[in-house]
Amino acid sequence: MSGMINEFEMAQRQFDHVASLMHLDPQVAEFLRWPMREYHFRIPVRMDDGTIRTFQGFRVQHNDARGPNKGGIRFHPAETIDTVRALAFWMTWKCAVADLPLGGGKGGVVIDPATLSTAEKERLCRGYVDIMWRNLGPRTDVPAPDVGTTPQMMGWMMDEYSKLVGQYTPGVITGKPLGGGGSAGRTEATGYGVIYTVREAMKMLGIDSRGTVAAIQGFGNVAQYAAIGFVEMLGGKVACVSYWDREDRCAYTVSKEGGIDPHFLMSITDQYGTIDKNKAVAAGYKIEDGEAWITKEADVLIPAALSGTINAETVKGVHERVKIVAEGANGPTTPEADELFKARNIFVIPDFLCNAGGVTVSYFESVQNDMNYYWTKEEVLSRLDTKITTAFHGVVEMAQKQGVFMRDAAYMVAIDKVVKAMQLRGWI
Ligand SMILES: NC(=O)C1=CN([C@@H]2O[C@H](COP(=O)(O)OP(=O)(O)OC[C@H]3O[C@@H](n4cnc5c(N)ncnc54)[C@H](OP(=O)(O)O)[C@@H]3O)[C@@H](O)[C@H]2O)C=CC1
Ligand SMILES: O=C(O)CCC(=O)C(=O)O
Repeated sequence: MSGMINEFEMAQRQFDHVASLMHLDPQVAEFLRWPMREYHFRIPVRMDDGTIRTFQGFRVQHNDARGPNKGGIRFHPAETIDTVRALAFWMTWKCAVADLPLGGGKGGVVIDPATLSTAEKERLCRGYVDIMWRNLGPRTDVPAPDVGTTPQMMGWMMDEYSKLVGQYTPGVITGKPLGGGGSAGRTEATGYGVIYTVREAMKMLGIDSRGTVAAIQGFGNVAQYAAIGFVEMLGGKVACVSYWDREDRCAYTVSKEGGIDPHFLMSITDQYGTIDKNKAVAAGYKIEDGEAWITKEADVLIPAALSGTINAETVKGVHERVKIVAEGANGPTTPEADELFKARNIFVIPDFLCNAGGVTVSYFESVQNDMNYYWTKEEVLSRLDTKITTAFHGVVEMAQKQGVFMRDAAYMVAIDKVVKAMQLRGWI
């Protein structure tokens, strides 16, 4: 989705490198480097003006050895089958590293949701399910929100599925609205999960989090709660966030001397993540170009927008003060940029570990749906913290044992678990 890299090729390069370090059987590696199943389909939608528009949809099921496929559905104009393949692939490793009994899946529709009315969005969501429902289900494949999709959309999809199968089936989809089968804490889960991993990394590196500075790319769901968590849980300061401005069709970085106030910026951000820059300037914020975030004098960089944004070019601007990169987004760092982080001894918390908080609470949501009994937000977040902290230390242990970079160690932990499940099921 960066337009410059092919995310799936990048994901396969990461995997091939680790498969060779692990001396993974080449026949097993060949199976794992491709999705088990993928669906390409066209969704006809009646628009408000009476015309019919056809949308391209995808669902990729990468590997379900450990349990039902799990992963979000994106609505984005730059979606391609290769972004969806890469994201499904990373979901397999994400669920394994977090020790969730789930496999990896991802979906997408090539559309900018901001160009649709509410009724058109609802018809598109229902249309997606009308085509895919035979291949979805609580024990088959469980979607969730991702870039461009919302809890309300998950609610419509769950309703459509329930009508088609003839019974209320909340566990077919997660990230649903509260009161509509959703779990407390799902909105905060990914961003807070990012911060739990940063907290553990700081403890390990002997950094006192109070007074540290973060620079964040993006101001969508993940970035917003990562910013709140960095300030409220760690006592740090967020120097800036960046966002995509729909009107100007470019990204901007928004900063403030003394640190941004995430709650204030959220109050002037629309539902698609565009900050009202006039209101920001009036409140004393500075607006710079979209890449300025990466050059800020910060201890922690949190890319939380799209993939491929830390690449061979942009990585050159990373400030010498940076000690930790916490990948809130999926696939934000290209292999070339990874090499520079290794050379500079920057501690990278890899995406499928760092942002596993979302799918972890999604898993809790499906457990609650099955029980038809719901936990409090405190209970959900405390269970989330335990899961993410345990996963983080499992990866650190592997990195130390094997003498490898955190990303490679995370793959090793995850590949071991998936291969074991495939062996236990007699697939290999
Ligand atoms: N939500 C979740 O639970 C999880 C999300 N993730 C990943 O985290 C990342 C962010 O997801 P999420 O917060 O949910 O998505 P959102 O859609 O809520 O936010 C992403 C935001 O980034 C904006 N954006 C796009 N390009 C740029 C850019 N160059 N600079 C700054 N901002 C930009 C998008 O604008 P526009 O929409 O106009 O393109 C959008 O507003 C994605 O990689 C996603 O896959 C990972 C795990 C779970
Ligand atoms: O909540 C989920 O099931 C999946 C979230 C997701 O798509 C992701 O972690 O990238």
